[in-house]
Amino acid sequence: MGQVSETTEEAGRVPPDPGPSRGRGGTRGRPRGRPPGPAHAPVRPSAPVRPRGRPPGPAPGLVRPLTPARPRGHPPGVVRALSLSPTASRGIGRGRGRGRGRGQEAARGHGSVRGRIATVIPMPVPVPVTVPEPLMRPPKNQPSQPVLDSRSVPLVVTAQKRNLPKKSRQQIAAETSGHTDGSGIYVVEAILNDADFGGVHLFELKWEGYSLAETSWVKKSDLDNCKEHYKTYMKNRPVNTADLRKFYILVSEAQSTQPIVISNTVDTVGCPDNFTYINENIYSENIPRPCTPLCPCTCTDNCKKDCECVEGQYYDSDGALIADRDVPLMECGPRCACSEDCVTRVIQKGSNVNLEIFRTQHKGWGVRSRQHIKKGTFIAEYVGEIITSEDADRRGCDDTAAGLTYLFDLDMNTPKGAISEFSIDAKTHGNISHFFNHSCDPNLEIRQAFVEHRDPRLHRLVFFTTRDIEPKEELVFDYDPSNDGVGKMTIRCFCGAKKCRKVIVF
Ligand SMILES: C[S@@+](CC[C@H](N)C(=O)[O-])C[C@H]1O[C@@H](n2cnc3c(N)ncnc32)[C@H](O)[C@@H]1O
Repeated sequence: MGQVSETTEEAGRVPPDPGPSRGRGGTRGRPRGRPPGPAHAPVRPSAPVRPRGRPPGPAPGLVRPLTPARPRGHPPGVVRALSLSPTASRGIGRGRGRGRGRGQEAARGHGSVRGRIATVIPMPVPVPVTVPEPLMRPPKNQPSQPVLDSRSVPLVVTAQKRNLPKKSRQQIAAETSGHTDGSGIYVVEAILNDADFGGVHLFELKWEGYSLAETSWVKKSDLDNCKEHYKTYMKNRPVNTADLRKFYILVSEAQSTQPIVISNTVDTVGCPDNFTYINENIYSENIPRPCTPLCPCTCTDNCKKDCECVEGQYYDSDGALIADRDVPLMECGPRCACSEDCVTRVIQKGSNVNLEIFRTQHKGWGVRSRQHIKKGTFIAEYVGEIITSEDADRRGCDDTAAGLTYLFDLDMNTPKGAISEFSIDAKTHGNISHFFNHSCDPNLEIRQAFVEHRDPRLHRLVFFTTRDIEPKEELVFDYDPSNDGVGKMTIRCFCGAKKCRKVIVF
């Protein structure tokens, strides 16, 4: 039904250190190449040819941060808190009441420092890599100019041509050694690795004359003078095909309707750990069964008119959503007299849209369409574990602090300001909707629906397209539809919409 898609080659690649596994308990989304580890002070170079006083500098044009460190606030690559909220609701992660406070405070800390991600992140742990033949990098349109870092150590950007003769290299070494705080020439030898650090994609640089314990992680925008290295690296970039295949199997074995493709042409991240693909909600042990069973209809016209189960017409003859935004979608159930062709039965049949889980540049995994989709088409249900509000508080507290919550409150019928009784947690159990990203200009909307019962506290959450969708278009919804700015955690938004609000407030 589906397939694994990857476009990069394996030959000649630089094998990454497998690093720790990517379980959701704090490591999800962590770059597979190597564990970023805690922030470290720079490792002082000890080789005699090395400029003393500091580790290798950044790529030309970079200004080193005061305390070189990996991005602060989030463990690299974690997927941050998401307490999804329905259309007319309070918004992500809000109003959860007790138990939230501590996590939110912590999370706020995370959010606030996120914008100050250090450009250069020294990684003191050596990586077993094969370093290609060193290339000298000619900075384009950039004369040699000193770039001052926070310690006022001038770094001279080399204007040397590629493949410098040996003498020149020795000369450089001679010039750069023995200066404690004088100028030094820092040359990128190779790009070793790349990975997503909590939404920021970074590349690991090996500096000429410096060890593998002294690499730096920089943004793509800092590689402007490194185009040859970049091209070489991208051509040979490692792809963990086996891990992608594992991801594909995880999805396709459980997925019963749509064909799903998995692709990653961005980084080396593969199958999420500790994630089970499910098609239906799982009720936690302490969740009561719905208390208002559906009274089955006796319709013989497939519910075209006056069906007791429904309160209006929700779908057109093609099954496209036409009901107003605040209308709950009540479908006929298993005990109804109508047939499979009943006009109310849309969600329960599932979706057959051809979708792809793909790796985005800055948002981790996302979902895009592989076909044209018409406006009003049912795409997926948000499924996970149904848990109590108290459990959601507990999980939200822990997870929000770690930036890992996938909670969606079932509050579409809860009075404004009140807390819903139940939530859906899709962190470890979910379906394709687990991977839907946020956009300030969404093409999906979320509705409440009922099939087997009518218990307003346990409504189902279902996604429909709000406009026609082109092939390759990402499917996204608004995590904060009320956009009231109320929330405790903020992350930078990479939705790329013209009217992007720049931040996602949870
Ligand atoms: C429900 S998950 C979506 C799937 C996720 N991308 C993944 O890889 O599993 C929500 C997380 O995705 C990321 N994300 C989603 N939309 C984003 C956006 N517009 N900008 C930045 N990050 C986004 C954030 O890290 C957020 O916490």
